[in-house]
Amino acid sequence: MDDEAEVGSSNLPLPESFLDFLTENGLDQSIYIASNSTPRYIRLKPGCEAQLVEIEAEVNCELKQVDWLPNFYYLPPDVGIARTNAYQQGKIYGIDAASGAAVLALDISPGDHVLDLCAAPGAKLCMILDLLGSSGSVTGVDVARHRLAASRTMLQKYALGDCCRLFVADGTKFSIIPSRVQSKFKDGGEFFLEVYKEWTSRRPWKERKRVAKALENTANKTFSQMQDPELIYYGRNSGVIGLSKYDVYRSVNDHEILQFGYDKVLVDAECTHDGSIKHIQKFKQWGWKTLSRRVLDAERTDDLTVLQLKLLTNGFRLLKAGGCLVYSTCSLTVAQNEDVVEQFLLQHVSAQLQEIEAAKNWPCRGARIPKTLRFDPLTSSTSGLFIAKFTKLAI
Ligand SMILES: C[S@@+](CC[C@H](N)C(=O)[O-])C[C@H]1O[C@@H](n2cnc3c(N)ncnc32)[C@H](O)[C@@H]1O
Repeated sequence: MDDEAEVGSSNLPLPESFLDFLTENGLDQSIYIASNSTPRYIRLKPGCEAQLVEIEAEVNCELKQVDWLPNFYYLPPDVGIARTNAYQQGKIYGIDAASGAAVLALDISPGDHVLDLCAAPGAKLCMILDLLGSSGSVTGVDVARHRLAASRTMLQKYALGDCCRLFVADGTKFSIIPSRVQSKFKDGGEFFLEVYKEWTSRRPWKERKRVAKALENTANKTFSQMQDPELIYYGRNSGVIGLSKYDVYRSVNDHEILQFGYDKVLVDAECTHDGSIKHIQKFKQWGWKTLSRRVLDAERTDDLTVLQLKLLTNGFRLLKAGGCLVYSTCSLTVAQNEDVVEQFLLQHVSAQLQEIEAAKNWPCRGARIPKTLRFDPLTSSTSGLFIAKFTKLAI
């Protein structure tokens, strides 16, 4: 039973509270008119090109190439992919084209050390890893353990985990740099000398037990602080194996980060998801009041903008000089996008907005701040997404 009247066309039933939210945020609801005809997008796993015809036969329709985004194809919106062999065998990913654009904006090069600060469930993480190939590393962070565990499952399904490590951690405080730097300080006692061996699915449980025991035996505060982010996965070439915990967790100062920080950082921040009608419509099954309470509530959205600014600030802190950071949200409100970017720029003289080179032929609009971009269903035939790209100056 539903708890709130739906308004709008019968093709796009939305609750009044959502339409009020759009009005309060100055968003024109006409951008959603095209939502029902927005195609479904898939990304083909690199190397599976020869199987395109087979995949088309399975989904029973033509896969049309997205001409502005390599490896992306689109299908009619009502075609499901979850039950296909192609999906289950890891030959295709379900990911919106606008999300693909956010990753492409990072301009990943082989050898890059990349931080994905809000990584779960992992669609962008997988794309970063596919673009990176076999060198460099990707560090995925998310505060929600169950969601990050789903990302780990994705890495395994798509055989992408080799260069990746995953930490359950608060992205506003996360402080671990890429494992390219070996520590000079190895004299921290038994705990510090123990090194990571090859990851197995049983390891986290064993480690937790060992850590609990160690905590019982020590009142060492630094140790307990260092345990804060939980490493729930690391691949063979993620740089973790052979390092001590002290090496992986050691804290560095901002000066060191300028040299040894990440080459690329993605902050795909938690948001109200109002750019994705598919996401909003999921709330129909739980009752529209749940949407008002959990997503649109004004107090919650105020908290969200604070969180977004903190995530952007910490992501930028972990970037090396000359590196670049992409901030994206699937909200279209100015408060969660341009306002956050403006506040951030006011507080960080070393941050400079960058033109997104790859975007010249993207079907998106410029946003209020020059060089930032907006995708929406009407303009782009994609889900809504805001993208801003920054570089860090060495000052
Ligand atoms: C928009 S989703 C990210 C989607 C993801 N990038 C992808 O492509 O699949 C936002 C994520 O931010 C995470 N999150 C929320 N607060 C966080 C925090 N303080 N630190 C790290 N992650 C956070 C949520 O758990 C959620 O998984």
